[in-house]
Amino acid sequence: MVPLDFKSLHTIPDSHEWNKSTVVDDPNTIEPIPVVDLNDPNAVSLIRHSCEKWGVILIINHGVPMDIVKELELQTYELFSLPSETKARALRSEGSLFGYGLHRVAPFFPKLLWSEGFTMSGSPMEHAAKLWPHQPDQLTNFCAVMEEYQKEMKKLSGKLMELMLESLGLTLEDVEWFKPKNGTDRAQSMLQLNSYPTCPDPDRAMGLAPHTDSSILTILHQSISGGLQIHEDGIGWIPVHSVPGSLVVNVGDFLHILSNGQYKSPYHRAIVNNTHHRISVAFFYVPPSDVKNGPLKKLIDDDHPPLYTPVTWAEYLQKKSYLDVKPKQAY
Ligand SMILES: C=C1C[C@]23C[C@H]1CC[C@H]2[C@@]12CCC[C@@](C)(C(=O)O1)[C@H]2[C@@H]3C(=O)O
Ligand SMILES: O=C(O)CCC(=O)C(=O)O
Ligand SMILES: [Fe+2]
Repeated sequence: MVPLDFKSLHTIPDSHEWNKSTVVDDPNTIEPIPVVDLNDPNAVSLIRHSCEKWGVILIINHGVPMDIVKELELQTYELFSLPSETKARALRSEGSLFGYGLHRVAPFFPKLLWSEGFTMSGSPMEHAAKLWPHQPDQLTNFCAVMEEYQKEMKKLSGKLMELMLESLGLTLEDVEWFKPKNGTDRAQSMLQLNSYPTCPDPDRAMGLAPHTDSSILTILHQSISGGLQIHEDGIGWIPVHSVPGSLVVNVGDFLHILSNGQYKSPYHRAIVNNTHHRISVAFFYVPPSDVKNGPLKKLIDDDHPPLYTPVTWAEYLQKKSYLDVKPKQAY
């Protein structure tokens, strides 16, 4: 299924109309999400506190050059500003994770989403070539920027993984598949470009439906702050406002599993607005497809029995129902 040509719509079609009460929420307590300076010696304890409480941190001094982030934003807008027929040429084929299209969560919900996405892992050339068949410079630029940003994200996710493990009292050595084989760790990664076009009636549309990420951790850049929300029991939907230059980092289902439930994999969603076309870019740091991951051994003892049976990423993704609110045992 192809995403709608949102630009041509002045009202919300029935297919995309969510209940206002489902979309709008007025939380009465809002505690700001902690900002962690990665150069601060207290970073580790702040990370631990926030990952237990929210499953989300904002990071600054992350070492990613801002001009690369700006380029990433420009190229993402270039892609989503293309005519619908052009984007449809790069449609994700069935069974594949990569290319242009609806979000993977979409089929789990009765109503469609006010968004479109483009997923890649490494070079996006295969699908991008279908978007710009006659503009070699644009094609080269797009691919170069996407690859450069992913290189930065890989560096940063290694650093974050180390800090996250340290905050659990562990090291990279405690993750069996992390040990460098042939000079690299065996983690996988995916880059997801998200587009949320301006919406004529934002209270009745959903940008990205509530979900948890199937990653170890996710690093998110948002073009405009406001849109991302996390759900807290007893409070409701809480906006995650980023500060200029910061990136949002959230715990994914696999860090929740590795930490034996100690770190929260936050249930989150993105809402839309009627003034700006918002984009976001999520980098998913993912375990190898074929290695079973369960709670890390050092976190298990008589008082802390394992809450999860080891599962591979491929098995997990296949069984995951995005309607299960908490990351659950898939079977
Ligand atoms: C590496 C991943 C993570 C995926 C599946 C696969 C490729 C695309 C990812 C997303 C990206 C957008 C949100 C999400 C919920 C979706 O709809 O597709 C993600 C999903 C997940 O985190 O489960
Ligand atoms: O756009 C956002 O703020 C959220 C994106 C997201 O949750 C995702 O890509 O998994
Ligand atoms: Fe997400």
